[in-house]
Amino acid sequence: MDNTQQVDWAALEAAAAAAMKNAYAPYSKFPVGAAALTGDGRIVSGCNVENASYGLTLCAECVLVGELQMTGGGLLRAFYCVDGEGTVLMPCGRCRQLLYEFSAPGMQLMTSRGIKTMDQVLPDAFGPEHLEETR
Ligand SMILES: O=c1ccn([C@H]2C[C@H](O)[C@@H](CO)O2)c(=O)[nH]1
Ligand SMILES: [Zn+2]
Repeated sequence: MDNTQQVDWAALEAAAAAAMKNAYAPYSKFPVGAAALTGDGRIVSGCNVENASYGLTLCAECVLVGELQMTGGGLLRAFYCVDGEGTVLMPCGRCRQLLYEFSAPGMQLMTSRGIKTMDQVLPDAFGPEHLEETR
């Protein structure tokens, strides 16, 4: 799958901002919303969901991947994440790995320094190809 088709970044930004409104972040008070475009043109999104046992917090990207899988699966072509002020937010390291699993080749991410690719934000990633058995 290539990734040369135009991405509607404004639509992704709006979906991420809408998702952020659903955040449950009473501990950090740092709401996050993430949205991504799938290979078949769906937009999936997620918000962070915190827990009194802080380490159990789900990043917005975790919830997004859940929606991806629950609404037909597939791979992600473009990703946009915002904080409570609507500012572009980079996925944390754990979430880069999480997203890598479901990234179409050449997946694009909006960053504060412009559009980057998955390869740029997670070089030499560990993936399913490194496991002995394929799924
Ligand atoms: O990529 C990230 C980084 C942080 N958070 C959330 C987790 C926590 O609820 C809050 C502060 O770290 O931001 C995300 O949702 N995604
Ligand atoms: Zn994260």
